[in-house]
Amino acid sequence: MSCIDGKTYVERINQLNNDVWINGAKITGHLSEHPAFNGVMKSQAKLYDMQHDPDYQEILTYQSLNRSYRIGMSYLEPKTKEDLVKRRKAFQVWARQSVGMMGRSPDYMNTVVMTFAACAELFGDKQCTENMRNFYTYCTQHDISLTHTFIQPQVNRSALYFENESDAIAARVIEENKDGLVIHGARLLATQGGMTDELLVFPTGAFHFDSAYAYAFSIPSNTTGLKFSCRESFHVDESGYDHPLSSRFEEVDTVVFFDHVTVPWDRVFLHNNTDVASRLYTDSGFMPHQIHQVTSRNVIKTEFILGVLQSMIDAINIGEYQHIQEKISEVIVTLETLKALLIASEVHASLDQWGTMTPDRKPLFAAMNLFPRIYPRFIEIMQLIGASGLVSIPSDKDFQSHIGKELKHYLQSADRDGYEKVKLFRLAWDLSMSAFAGRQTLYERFFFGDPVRLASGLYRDYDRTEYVNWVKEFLKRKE
Ligand SMILES: Cc1cc2nc3c(=O)[nH]c(=O)nc-3n(C[C@H](O)[C@H](O)[C@H](O)COP(=O)(O)OP(=O)(O)OC[C@H]3O[C@@H](n4cnc5c(N)ncnc54)[C@H](O)[C@@H]3O)c2cc1C
Repeated sequence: MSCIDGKTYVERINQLNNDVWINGAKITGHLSEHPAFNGVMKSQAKLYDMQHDPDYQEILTYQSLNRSYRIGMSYLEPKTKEDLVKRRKAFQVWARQSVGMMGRSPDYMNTVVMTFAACAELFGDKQCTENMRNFYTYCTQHDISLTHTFIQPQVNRSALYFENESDAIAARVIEENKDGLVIHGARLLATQGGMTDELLVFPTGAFHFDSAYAYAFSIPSNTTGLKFSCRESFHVDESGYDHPLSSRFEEVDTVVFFDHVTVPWDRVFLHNNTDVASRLYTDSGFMPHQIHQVTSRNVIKTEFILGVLQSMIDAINIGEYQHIQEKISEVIVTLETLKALLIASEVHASLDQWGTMTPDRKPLFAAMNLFPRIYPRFIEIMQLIGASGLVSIPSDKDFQSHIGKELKHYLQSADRDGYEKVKLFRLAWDLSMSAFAGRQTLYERFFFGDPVRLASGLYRDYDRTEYVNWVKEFLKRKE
């Protein structure tokens, strides 16, 4: 048992034979060979391979306590600030491999499991606490890949809406028996659904009112009754020239159906406890540790976007124009802000009530409120800089055809021939215009929650007492 390589990951997923549906049919045969999954599964496999690469092994993994096997660094429960730095470096090595495009590289979910295991006592019940800890050990020992679903179907978001119990839509506990909890209904939105070993389910939403929704568990992705319904895939083909990003990093999003799914008791982390469910995200290190991982990736993604933008500017030689310089300075300011917030969160980290070294929430919450707003602006800047270049993008096949010579000549830019110019602008198109690009923008806007409610969270939690008192003192000043 040790951290896995890519081959083990792919074989394990293929053997699970998960119930995955796309374009009106169930996927039969190996998932890794299906066009919707093969590109991203290769990329995920590459990440696992890097754990065994001598150049990266020390950054990406650490020794188990008894030194008998190595564990992925994102499973490390940080006890010191140095541990946080180690975690950030590992996040960024993986993020660099996917140029920041894989929001669900395994470190995202490994971090979730690590944080909830670190505060396992929060789950209240002794058995649940033990289950959470055992699950963490299982994940670290087998390097388990996970997806998750934390939200309920988008039926009716009115604060006054309550679902009709007799006709479940949002997955709820419908029975407790000697084998475990029986879950029926649907949940959103498992990115990478079907291509991971396990599905982790945690509560949000209606649990405040109804204990049937106050559950948390993890089950193998091939559990009987569990289905993943994929959206249309944005993976068009495998050409790295035509679709440099979607051919590699298209992480399908899935709706998850639970058809009388039994969750065995030893996999139940929470049930029938609305009090704990409502405190899970505030009293645990979930938010700061997740945002630490996410911001580490966002720094890399921003660096890549800046690199693409500057390459476009150099290609068509527009760097002399002031508005271009201003646009690039916007990206630079964001990049440096994100980096500074990330480092500040580590410098001001402290041990939380569970003894885990936890990055400072304040700079991370600022980063989490900034990025969903600024990312669409990056995409707008790319369109404003690229202009017609983003649609003058014949395919590789066109270049290999009898008009290839003309294309190479007529589509040349100030610094490169037509083939190389189009290669760069196809990358920019896949970042800013393609279906993959549109989904990336939606992802950055929403994946960590509704930005409106994230901002409300910041308003609620950010302590301003000191500043208000200062103003009071000032108003009392006589001179
Ligand atoms: C590409 C993508 C990938 C994702 N991957 C995952 C995943 O892997 N796992 C997972 O669990 N989730 C995932 N999500 C879901 C993500 O967490 C949600 O999109 C996010 O929490 C917002 O919820 P919602 O989509 O249901 O939006 P809704 O809550 O339905 O919001 C729709 C609109 O209504 C407004 N609104 C609704 N309720 C309120 C309210 N109470 N107050 C104010 N305004 C309100 C919102 O501001 C928004 O404008 C993903 C989302 C996307 C887009």
